[in-house]
Amino acid sequence: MSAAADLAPYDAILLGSFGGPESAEEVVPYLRRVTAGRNIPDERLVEVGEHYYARGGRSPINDLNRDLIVRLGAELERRGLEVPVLWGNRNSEPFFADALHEALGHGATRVVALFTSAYSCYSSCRQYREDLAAALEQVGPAGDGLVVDKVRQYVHHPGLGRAWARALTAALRELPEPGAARVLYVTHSIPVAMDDTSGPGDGEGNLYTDQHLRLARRLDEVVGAELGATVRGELVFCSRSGPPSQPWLEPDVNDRIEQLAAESSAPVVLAPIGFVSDHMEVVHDLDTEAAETARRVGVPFVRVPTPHGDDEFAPGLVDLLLERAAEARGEVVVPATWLPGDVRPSVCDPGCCPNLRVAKPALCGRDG
Ligand SMILES: CC1=C(CCC(=O)O)c2cc3nc(cc4[nH]c(cc5[nH]c(cc1n2)c(C)c5CCC(=O)O)c(CCC(=O)O)c4C)C(CCC(=O)O)=C3C
Ligand SMILES: [Fe+2]
Repeated sequence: MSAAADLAPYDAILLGSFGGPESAEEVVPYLRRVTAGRNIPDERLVEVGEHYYARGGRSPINDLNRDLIVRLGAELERRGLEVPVLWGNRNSEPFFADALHEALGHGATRVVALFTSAYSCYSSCRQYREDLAAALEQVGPAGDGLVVDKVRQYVHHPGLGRAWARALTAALRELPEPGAARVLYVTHSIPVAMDDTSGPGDGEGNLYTDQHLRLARRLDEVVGAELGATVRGELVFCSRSGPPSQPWLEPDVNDRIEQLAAESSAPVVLAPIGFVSDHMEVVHDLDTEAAETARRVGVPFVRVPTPHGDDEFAPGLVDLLLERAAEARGEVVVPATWLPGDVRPSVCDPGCCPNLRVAKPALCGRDG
């Protein structure tokens, strides 16, 4: 058997991401797509786009995805796997439909999708699956028979967990007193209602926060053991949006830094575990805003690098793709996991992480 057979039945990989603008002219059209269906006037979108305009309208996210494709390609080649890696975004070019057209151009019949978001909630999983369904619809008859599967949400994967452990250990080691630092694990805030309904749809909910808390506790343990110190980080949130009347997950990273500054002047160390790369939430909301908050209240501020640049991260994603392929072939798969238990299925449960606004068709799930 040739090594290339290991990704069978898949004949193309689709890296799916959020997307971002690359020029000032693209900002408002991009934000219109992100906020579609919510009737937000363009004047308001110009305000929302402020942090993009401050960088000439260019988000770092697309360049990071171009780089991730190079990293994935290199790892696939190293393993003798010859499968094209296509790229599609939810909110900017190339769109999911462009990637599906490209897949068809390669003669692909079965595509495996990998999203740049590792967690489970509507915004990080089902919304991608809905947009894939819409893209396949948009492709029309040419896409008849094209199957798109996805890998499981991979917060549990060792390639991600170990990258975080290495990065946090290294960041804490730089400090004169690693054990004294206050570790803040940061992720994207979401509406409380979205967290409450995240997960398999069995009424339990809160899978989004639960996944973060479990990764946080494991990192405390592993990094603490590595350093011979007690590490006990807390989970905080960034990038809240939406109306003030709607409750979102708290505490906000800036509020928490202010509170911690009132207790002591020990450094705060931010590990943005909710993100795989340094896109806008990281470079603006953390490196600019939260760093400014820390400076203002007089506490040293350290931001831990995201997994993107870690040499084990892209290879871990390739392991995940191989695992999905074995599953698709009907083999018995023992999922690689860094967090015992609760590995997410690669085919989503009916009603999981629901769209609380309108029900829409979604790919990669048991509910069609
Ligand atoms: C959970 C989650 C992730 C992580 C999972 C994943 O990675 O997908 C994520 C990622 C991202 N979010 C991003 C950008 C934006 N998110 C917005 C709005 C929202 N995000 C939400 C959640 C999430 N977002 C939610 C609940 C909203 C409210 C509106 C809605 O219900 O959708 C808005 C609208 C403006 C605003 O309301 O502020 C923008 C511009 C970018 C691109 C960054 C760049 O350009 O580098 C990325 C990677
Ligand atoms: Fe977002």
